[in-house]
Amino acid sequence: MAGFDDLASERSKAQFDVEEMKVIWAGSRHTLEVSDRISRLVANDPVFRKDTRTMLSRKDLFKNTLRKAAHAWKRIIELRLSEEEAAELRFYVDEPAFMDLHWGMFIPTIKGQGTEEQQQKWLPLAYKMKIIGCYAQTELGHGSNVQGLETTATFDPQTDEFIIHSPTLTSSKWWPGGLGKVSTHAVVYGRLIIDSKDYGVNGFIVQLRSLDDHLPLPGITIGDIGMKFGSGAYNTMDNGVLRFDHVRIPRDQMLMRVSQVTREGKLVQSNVPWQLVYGTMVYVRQKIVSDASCALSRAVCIATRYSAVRRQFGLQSNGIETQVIDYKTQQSRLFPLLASAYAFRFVGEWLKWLYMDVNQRLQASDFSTLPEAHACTAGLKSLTTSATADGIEECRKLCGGHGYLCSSGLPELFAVYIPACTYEGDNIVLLLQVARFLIKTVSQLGSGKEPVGTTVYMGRVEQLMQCHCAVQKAEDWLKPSVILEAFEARSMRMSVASAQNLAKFDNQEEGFLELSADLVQAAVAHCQLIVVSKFIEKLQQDIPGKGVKGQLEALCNIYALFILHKHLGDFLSTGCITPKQASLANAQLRSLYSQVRPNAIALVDAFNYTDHYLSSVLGRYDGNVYPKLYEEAWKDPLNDSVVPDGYQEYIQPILKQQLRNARL
Ligand SMILES: CCCCCCCC/C=C\CCCCC/C=C/C(=O)SCCNC(=O)CCNC(=O)[C@H](O)C(C)(C)COP(=O)(O)OP(=O)(O)OC[C@H]1O[C@@H](n2cnc3c(N)ncnc32)[C@H](O)[C@@H]1OP(=O)(O)O
Ligand SMILES: Cc1cc2nc3c(=O)[nH]c(=O)nc-3n(C[C@H](O)[C@H](O)[C@H](O)COP(=O)(O)OP(=O)(O)OC[C@H]3O[C@@H](n4cnc5c(N)ncnc54)[C@H](O)[C@@H]3O)c2cc1C
Repeated sequence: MAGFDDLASERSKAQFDVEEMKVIWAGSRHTLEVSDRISRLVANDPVFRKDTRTMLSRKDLFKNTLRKAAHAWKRIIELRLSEEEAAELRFYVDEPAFMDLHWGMFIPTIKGQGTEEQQQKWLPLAYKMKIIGCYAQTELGHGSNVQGLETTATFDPQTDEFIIHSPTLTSSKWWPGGLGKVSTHAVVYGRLIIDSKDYGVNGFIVQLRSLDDHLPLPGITIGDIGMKFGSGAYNTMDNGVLRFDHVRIPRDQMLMRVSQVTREGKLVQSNVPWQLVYGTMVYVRQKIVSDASCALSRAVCIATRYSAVRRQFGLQSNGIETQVIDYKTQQSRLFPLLASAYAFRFVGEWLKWLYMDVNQRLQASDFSTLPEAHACTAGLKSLTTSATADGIEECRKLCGGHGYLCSSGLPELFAVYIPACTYEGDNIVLLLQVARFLIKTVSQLGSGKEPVGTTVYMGRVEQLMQCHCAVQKAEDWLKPSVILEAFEARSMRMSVASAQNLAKFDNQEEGFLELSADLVQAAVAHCQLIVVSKFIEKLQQDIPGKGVKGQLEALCNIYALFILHKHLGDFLSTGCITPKQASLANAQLRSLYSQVRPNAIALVDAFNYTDHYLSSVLGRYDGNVYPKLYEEAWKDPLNDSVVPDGYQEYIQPILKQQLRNARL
């Protein structure tokens, strides 16, 4: 039968060791073992079923999410899961919920911005879930501009308390996940006011609801902000609104790692940079980059499997039609996304390392790498989430009409994923941060301050401003040194051009605003260079398993040449490559697609996703698409009755011409 045979035959064609590729994708044998075991545990538990999600009303959907969250917590306790296993379990439950914010932002904020004493007091309560917390930063009037927040935290020396207040409508907290209906506590960001002086934004732990009856505490107005994009999707989350009317909290509930307020009302600064108040965002942005590879690979797995099952046109000699995956247009849209999923996986792995390294340095009071960590997390978060959101939508189109059905899994994935381009920093705002960092780095060239980390290539400014690409034949594009030089030269030249244009302005801030669209492009070029170079670095490691390294090399080249093709204007206008070299790159890309084609199914099998996690009829492991699509359709509540509700009221009068007669 179509599907079963197609995917089995595809699997038999694979030219590499899929089990070893699974290890590479997971990061280690240990991680593979944990994710494999936990994903199956979730898949086999009926409470974690996902198939009715899009049919439920908001209230039922939300209650169902609460039920799953409680069950997940119960299983975590019963099975004595480690922190790593518990995080995997929440991941595979695959339903945005208050738990994400409690574990993903509230706890990390206390760890990163609380003193030892504060950590000792609050963390045990949070770890045992005796309190549930969220991250309340964004307000109705300000999200991107954190320094523009209006909530105030005024120190009252009489009582040794802060008074938390929302002075305006626009100062209402607006968006925090988990806030609307569940959280008992929040880290609230507000302006620290002492003796009428404004000391800028800081974090404060505030209790919101009673631990006895869950009612809001006096002075607190709280609720959900309403339905969001898509059915099901992110509506499992209670994004909330919150207003304070002179709510008092003890002084020791200001997070005091960065600065402290003494009993006398004096502000004392620590030796740590004030930007640590933004630290949780760096942590979460880093997580979001890893998560991008999961979301994109999930969509790509569905589209690839379905492309091998789906046949259209072109009767072959055996009388069957062509698998759509064999069309070159399908390959040129699908395989770059497959390559991007792998590229984002490896850059995410590297970013995790960078984040851990920065953290260790911070503990030892070495703050030197913080600006680079901020630029990398901001830039890569922006690059990977934008590409993933676009990629999921492309996968939907790659699946033709059936991709538009909820049972394909793609509409819900898209609806859940797209806010990633906005939350944790709007992607354009974040790229402008990267641009500032690049302009600063360029302006310091020649000053004796050597660029470090991901900007080290800028130290070779003279060479990169003049070099000529050495490609003469298509295969030359397979050399990592050639690719790297083209990407470095493009990024260098775009940053230098932006810096030179900026220098023409008397007022730098005005110039930055005027040139911001170009600056964003320079930032994108730098971030794409990071992704390409980290993929190349990955290939320099020992990679065991028959044929695994060869497949990864092909994917790395596809990613790089696809980006080159997509941004050809940049490469040509900066003189990094010639039109002839561009056409050779295109020819090489076509040849790489042919190389990947027989391995495509095995390359998505290597993600090791269960059918439960994919939740897609089109992406089923067994390829049994058509019978299951047919079966799924009959489950729709509209099909509960043969004649629909409303027939007698609305359809019958039309058919019987009662309405027309009434008008005549
Ligand atoms: C929760 C789940 C965790 C797990 C995740 C798993 C995967 C995800 C899946 C699902 C979960 C989804 C959960 C979504 C939850 C969403 C939460 C949120 O959205 S929280 C709110 C986030 N808000 C923002 O991101 C706001 C963006 N704005 C800013 O960050 C800042 O306002 C700014 C744009 C950076 C501007 O800052 P500022 O006004 O201070 O001015 P600048 O002059 O630009 O900066 C001053 C200097 O500070 C440096 N800087 C800025 N930011 C940082 C930083 N974070 N770290 C270090 N340094 C920083 C900047 O470079 C300037 O330096 P100098 O030039 O002066 O040297
Ligand atoms: C699903 C979801 C979950 C969220 N969860 C949380 C949470 O748990 N806690 C929390 O505190 N917040 C949360 N947020 C809020 C989120 O962090 C903000 O929405 C985000 O930071 C963007 O800010 P904004 O909404 O103010 O966008 P705006 O800044 O108003 O953006 C609007 C437009 O203006 C542009 N723009 C803004 N500034 C500039 C500039 N300087 N230069 C050029 N263009 C600019 C942007 O690019 C965008 O196109 C969540 C948001 C969503 C959607």
